Amino acid sequence: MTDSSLNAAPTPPPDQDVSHLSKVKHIVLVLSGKGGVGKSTVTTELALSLVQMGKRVGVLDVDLTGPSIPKFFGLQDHKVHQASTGWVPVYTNESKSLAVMSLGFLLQNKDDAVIWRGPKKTAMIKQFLEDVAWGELDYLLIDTPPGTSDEHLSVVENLREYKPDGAVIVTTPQAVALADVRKELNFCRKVKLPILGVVENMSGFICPHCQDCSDIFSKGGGEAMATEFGVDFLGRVPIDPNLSTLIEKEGGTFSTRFAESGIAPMFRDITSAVISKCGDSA
Ligand SMILES: Nc1ncnc2c1ncn2[C@@H]1O[C@H](COP(=O)(O)OP(=O)(O)OP(=O)(O)O)[C@@H](O)[C@H]1O
Ligand code: SF4
Repeated sequence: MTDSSLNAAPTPPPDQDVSHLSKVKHIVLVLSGKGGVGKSTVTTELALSLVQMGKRVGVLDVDLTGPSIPKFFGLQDHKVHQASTGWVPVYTNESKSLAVMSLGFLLQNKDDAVIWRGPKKTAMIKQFLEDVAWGELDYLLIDTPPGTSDEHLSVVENLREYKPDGAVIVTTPQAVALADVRKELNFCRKVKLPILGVVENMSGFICPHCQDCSDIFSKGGGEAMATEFGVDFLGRVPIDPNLSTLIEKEGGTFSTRFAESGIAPMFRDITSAVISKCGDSA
């Protein structure tokens, strides 16, 4: 992508003396070893559950090559604005307690591809971490690209002084996803990022007719891996065949759409577990 396909990114003021992140109580990264396992879905559901528990939440999408968070929140046509304090994130319609920032808001065309070399990505991530005027937040959830790339390293390095609470690792039960997630767990250990726990997504299938949950693929791999690594297992989330339809559905708010999904109830427990791992209470 060329710079011209970005909307004129507002330049935050250079004299900002207090870091925006110093007003954030808890920082949680959402990681996965492999693409398409449901990292953005987990980030969105966690954000929603946290807001329902009365928390002020920010969601930062640093997946520069495939920013899907705007779509998940139904905010595709939104743009970020500049204030004297920095970039103003996009607030979801219904509640000012949920703010979202993504490269997707800076693209002129949502189908534009971002093809940047490492240093440019690193610079953009640094700016995203430092210059978004979140205000007071209880939780900042950071949705990362799949794998363990330059982006991950730059997120971790730039966050070091703010002591992130840790990472939620998302996997599916299949061995191929698990092999990649092993690398992700080892990455966290190497960079000394605490692991809050593992979520096994797409574990079983909710029947659209009877709402029963059947195990069409293997299940339990995420939990076994968590045990092997001595980290917490946060919970299992089945495939809900209605989820994509709900995300694409016009009208309503994103929270009512996600609340209708069969996986929303599982996230109450997962979110409570994350909160407690962060030393917070619901
Ligand atoms: N539990 C689930 N039930 C049904 N569909 C799901 C579930 N989890 C994820 N999906 C769907 O799978 C697709 C991939 O999910 P998502 O975008 O969250 O993955 P991801 O790991 O963030 O992908 P990437 O980082 O590669 O963009 C999406 O269309 C999403 O709606
Ligand atoms: S679980 Fe299978 S058999 Fe039972 S209602 Fe659903 S589709 Fe039909």
